Order: sequence, then structure tokens, then C-alpha cells
Amino acid sequence: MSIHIGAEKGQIAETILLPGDPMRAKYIADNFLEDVYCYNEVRGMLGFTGYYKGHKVSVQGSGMGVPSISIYVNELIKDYGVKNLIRVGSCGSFQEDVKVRDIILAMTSSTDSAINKIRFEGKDFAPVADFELLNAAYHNAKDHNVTVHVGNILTSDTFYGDKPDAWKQWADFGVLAVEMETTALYTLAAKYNAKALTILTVSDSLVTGEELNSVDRQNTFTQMMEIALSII
Ligand SMILES: O=P(O)(O)O[C@H]1O[C@H](CO)[C@@H](O)[C@H]1O
Ligand SMILES: O=c1cc[nH]c(=O)[nH]1
Repeated sequence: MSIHIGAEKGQIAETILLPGDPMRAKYIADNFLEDVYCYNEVRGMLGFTGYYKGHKVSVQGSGMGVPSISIYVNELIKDYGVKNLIRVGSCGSFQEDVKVRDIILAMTSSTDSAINKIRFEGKDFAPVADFELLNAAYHNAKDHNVTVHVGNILTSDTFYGDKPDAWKQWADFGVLAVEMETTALYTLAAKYNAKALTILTVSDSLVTGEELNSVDRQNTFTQMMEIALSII
């Protein structure tokens, strides 16, 4: 066991899907995996291991925000030997042509989090996706006629910010959408020589105000899950 994950060594696969929502982890396990067992209930942050088309894969809720996912990614890599980490999350679109339910592959992530300023003592680190995972996910999406966007996203420390128009500057610089974890995931993957990719489904649009409800965010992002599972 590690501090936040109740699994024994060997119970977590080398490849793992990381939804923020633990109930999305359960949805993936229930609907996509075979021979599933639940290896973690610590803090209600559910984790499961099973098989997808014969390949062993795990799925672990990672919580909301940089500190939460950082805890899980550290322990998954250092204590359980995880090598491939694929975040499957929701995001808010900054661009008119990035519509609700479209898929985004995060090539890199900008951030308003101070975590890397602190880590690199004021210098700027550029977090990037693993190219092989990104390339495979892109071609899988294209092969299945999924509307997919590839580019820069924003990892934000705030869901409810104080300045309602602050997102527009990121939008002007081509940032596609906002979520809350990828900078940490890509940075820790780089630190520990693991591979990481963030796949996002657009759950809402800051441009139009359209948004999906919480049940849809938990249960309906099947295209994203299929892309993630297809590249394992
Ligand atoms: O749907 P998940 O994976 O949780 O991702 C997004 O949703 C949460 C906010 O509602 C944040 O964690 C954000 O990154
Ligand atoms: O972090 C997030 C996730 C989904 N939608 C948003 O607007 N922000």
C-alpha cells in the first residue's frame, strides 16, 4: 500500500487511465473492462484493474486539481511502477470551433498554477505529451471520424475565478480549452521517465455558455474512453 492507494504491488497495470471523477473510473471499469477488481477505495478515490481486449489496464480517479493528481501520479509511478498514464477528463472550450463533445488531445499545457515556478525556481518548464501516445490517439480518432483538436490547453488552479473574462487572453493566444491537471501530469511523467497523454471531452463552452450536466460528464464520454483504450 502507498499512503493514498490501497493496492498491493502487482495489482495496478503498467498502463492506467486517469479520470478526475472516481465515478467515471467506475463507469469505465463497468462498461469497458473484463475480469475487473477494485483495488482502491481510500478516500473514495476508486481504482480498478481489468482487461481490455486481453490487455491488462487500470483506471484510477485522480481528483480535481494539480495537488490531487500529483499525489496519485507520484504514487502510481514510484510505488506501483506505472509507465503509461492517460488522463481522460472534461474541459471548457475557449474557441468557437471547439464544440461541446469534441475531443481535444493536449500537445502541451499552459498554466496559471505556481507549481512549476516553485519547482524550477522561477524558470519556465514546457510540459509536453508523449509523442507516440499523441500520434496513436490522433490517428485512432481520425480513423473513427471523431472531431479531434490537437494543441495547447490551460491547466488552471481555479474553476470559479474572480475575473470572468481572464480566459480570453489565453483564447487569443490559441489555447483550446481549460482543465485543471495536465501540467502536473506531464511534468511528473517527464521527471520519472514515464509516458503521458491527456485526452479531453469538451463538457462546456466559455464562448457559447452551453454545458453538459454532471451525469453526462460521468457517463457519456465514450469516444474519449475508446480512443484511450485503443492506444494501450
Ligand atoms: O472531468 P475531470 O477529469 O475531473 O476534469 C475537469 O473537471 C474538473 C472540474 O469540474 C477538473 O478536475 C477538471 O480538470
Ligand atoms: O476545469 C474545467 C473543466 C470543465 N470545464 C471548465 O470550464 N473547467
